[in-house]
Amino acid sequence: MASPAVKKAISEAALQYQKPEGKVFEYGTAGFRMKADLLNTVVFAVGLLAGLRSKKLSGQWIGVMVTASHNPAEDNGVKLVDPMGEMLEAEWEAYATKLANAPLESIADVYDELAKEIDVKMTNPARVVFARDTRASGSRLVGVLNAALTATEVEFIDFKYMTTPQLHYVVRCKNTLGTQYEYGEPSEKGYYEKLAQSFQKVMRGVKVQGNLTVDCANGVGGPKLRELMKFLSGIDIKVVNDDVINPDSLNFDCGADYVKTKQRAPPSSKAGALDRCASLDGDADRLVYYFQDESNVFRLLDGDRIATLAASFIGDLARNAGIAQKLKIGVVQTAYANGASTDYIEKVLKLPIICTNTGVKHLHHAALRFDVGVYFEANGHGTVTFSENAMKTIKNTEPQSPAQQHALECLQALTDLINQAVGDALSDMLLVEAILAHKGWSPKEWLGTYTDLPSRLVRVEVKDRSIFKAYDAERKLESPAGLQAQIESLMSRYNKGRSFARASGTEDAVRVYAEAASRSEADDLATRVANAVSEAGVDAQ
Ligand SMILES: CC(=O)N[C@H]1[C@@H](OP(=O)(O)O)O[C@H](CO)[C@@H](O)[C@@H]1O
Ligand SMILES: [Mg+2]
Repeated sequence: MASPAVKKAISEAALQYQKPEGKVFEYGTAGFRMKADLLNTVVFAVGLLAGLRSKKLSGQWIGVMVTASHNPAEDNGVKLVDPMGEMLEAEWEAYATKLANAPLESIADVYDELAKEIDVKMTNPARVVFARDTRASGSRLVGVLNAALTATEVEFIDFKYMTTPQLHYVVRCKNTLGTQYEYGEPSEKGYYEKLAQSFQKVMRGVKVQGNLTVDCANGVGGPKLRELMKFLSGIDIKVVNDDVINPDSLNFDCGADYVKTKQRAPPSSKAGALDRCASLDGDADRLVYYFQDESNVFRLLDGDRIATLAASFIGDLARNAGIAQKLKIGVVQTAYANGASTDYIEKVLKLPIICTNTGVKHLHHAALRFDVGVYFEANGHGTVTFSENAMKTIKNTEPQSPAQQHALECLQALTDLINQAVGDALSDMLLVEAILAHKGWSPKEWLGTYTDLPSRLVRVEVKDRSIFKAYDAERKLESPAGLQAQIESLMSRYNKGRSFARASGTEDAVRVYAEAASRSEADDLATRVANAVSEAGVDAQ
């Protein structure tokens, strides 16, 4: 039970805020996310829950990140980070939703009841670290968080501005400090040093060709990449779109989401033909690459491409290190992965694939079933996980030749270069640069590994998206009745046609994806399925 003093402090602190009328909050795929002026009471509730989560886990550090990633500048959001740097455990999402919707007058009681329901030992210590992206509303929201943590007597550290993956890194470091799983020094400097040192090791004997232009979405990734560059050597990075002074420039006409959804470079891009370019999103957990080919055609290298590149490289290294038999390497994708990438992984790389629901927590979870789990969403969010068996095998194998030793050392360094806690654009970028250097590839050779099927993503607004219920890793619909059969009949009319529809977890819409052998077929299929979805949405009323 919470002490009367704490309950009183919660009630008093809560009364400074006002709940937006008639708004129901839900902890979704990416935590809570909405217009920033609606978020005060939500952030307050998240602060209360962060303390409870830490107490429940005997005082382990819990993270709170204030960000709305690739959303427009006027939005903001908040999400919780679990002790090993993973997303919040699914069961707790419901508790977050409950607290966020509690009336302010009774929030202290709801907090107390929740503590009892979850069976939290209230005398345990509670520890929280938090950070925010560069949004103007961030400082106000961090003030609210501070008030909730202070009222509940939680020990906390404010890391100010950080990328989302940096906060995940710090959480994992804090909780593994002094154990055999020690992840690194829990500070921003520790993060840069770890990346820079491991990059140098992975790059032994090879050189990065040419330079890389990085579009930072005018978000927190800009200043953080500049900081990282002070620790790096052997790589020439041109930073663009790193304006964090003008608040409206965030994610505006730039960034990974813009490039992936519009399938074009930011209009401000001055890159020439075959120049290597990359874009981060607003909180630097997504990364896509691209270039203009000799005919000035835009070429995208998205999350599927990063996954195939990483899986092929790690597979080669494992073979060269003589440990391929001991490591189960696999790739995790969602239904949005281009069919050509799935084919390439199965037929050329000959690796197993798991397809999961959308949302990185699902992919991350599935990746842990492999010794080396490579997971990426097509939009560029992903990483590689290494099991305990993989870590031990890489560390303890006695090399029988210099080539084997080199492969083992490279693998060892990769386990440090890759942010295993969560998808991290800065870490993924160094990974891609290192692999291209090892393979001696320009983005053109990378693109040449397979040919993407033309695809189209359409957003359909319907009256009630909750009637669209998906199964089979969201590749099929069980309701509304008859719609799946309709989609399948449409698909069968196109060469290599594949299409599915699912309710978005972050927006009030249904997303339709279609791919086919040619651009016109993919577009046509997408339009027809979108129409069918739209009609089914109307019929159901
Ligand atoms: C097609 C697509 O890109 N969907 C995105 C989007 O989810 P939806 O549930 O589709 O709205 O936002 C998620 C959170 O950022 C991200 O994980 C996911 O990949
Ligand atoms: Mg993001």
